[in-house]
Amino acid sequence: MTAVIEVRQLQKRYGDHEAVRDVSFTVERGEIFGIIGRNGAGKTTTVECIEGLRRPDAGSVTVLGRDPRDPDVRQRLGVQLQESQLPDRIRVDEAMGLFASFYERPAAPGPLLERLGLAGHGGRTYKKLSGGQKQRLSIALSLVGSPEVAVLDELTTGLDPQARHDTWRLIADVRDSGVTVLLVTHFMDEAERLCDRIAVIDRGRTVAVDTPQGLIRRVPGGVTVTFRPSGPLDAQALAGVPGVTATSVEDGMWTVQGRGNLAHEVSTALAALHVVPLALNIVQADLESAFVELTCAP
Ligand SMILES: Nc1ncnc2c1ncn2[C@@H]1O[C@H](COP(=O)(O)OP(=O)(O)OP(=O)(O)O)[C@@H](O)[C@H]1O
Repeated sequence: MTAVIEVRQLQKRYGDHEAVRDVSFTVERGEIFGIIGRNGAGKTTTVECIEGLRRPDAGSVTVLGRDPRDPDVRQRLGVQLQESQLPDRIRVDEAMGLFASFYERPAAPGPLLERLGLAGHGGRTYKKLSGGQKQRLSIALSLVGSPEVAVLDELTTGLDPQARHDTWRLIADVRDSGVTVLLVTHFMDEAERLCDRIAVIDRGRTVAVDTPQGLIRRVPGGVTVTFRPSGPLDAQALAGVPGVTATSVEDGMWTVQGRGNLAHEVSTALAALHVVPLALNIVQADLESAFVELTCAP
């Protein structure tokens, strides 16, 4: 795969405040790459450097191999506007036409609006759109220049569960159509479901870059396996099994905690001992637990 965005040891300060201290990650072509972090972690500042809106104090940022302020990059990068950035009275087709006029190779607005479920709404003013329609319009506007890379910020804020799921499907379709997506989100379920890889930013630093499952596997005790052995099992039987961090037994029910591919490792170890795990149950941590684990307490 080819790097579409490269951020290397990025630093950015506002006066005395170090908003970004050391952020590095590489976004590959064709992936949905998420940036997650607490409020004030430095996500927006990082993304603004990628969009060419801010100049790094130190470190480097390239988009499609070039400086983000290069006019060619601006033609190939789509950015989602925040809700408040469109005037109430602008009509959907006017907004699409206006944004299309900024680009050399704009997409045809009709099919794009149709793809985003806005067909037939071209004559509506922005103010009259529902929250979900506004959000979909902002996505349509980010795609109207036929970009190779789309930067989406707080994609599903304020949407109902159905609209959120529809939006996720839509973004996965956008990725599948060949657009690389950089997604900034506060929602762990969104990042876990949608992103191919994620950078976790904490207090201006990247603390991890991995797939959602890779981040989850880092949680110590992130997987809990419970079972009742079919036959006698020595209390130390699973102590040396890879990934196991703790075991306990209560009323004949075993609880094994650990990380990684724990269920497989435990099953293999039990099979070697000719023990069958009855009433087997596996509970896995989610991205939220991984996030809490990876980021410091305030
Ligand atoms: N223009 C600015 N002037 C001064 N400080 C700023 C400015 N923009 C952001 N900051 C500060 O820099 C830090 C990082 O802000 P940033 O907006 O990049 O974080 P964020 O992770 O996007 O936060 P949020 O999730 O709340 O949007 C915060 O402490 C913020 O208050």
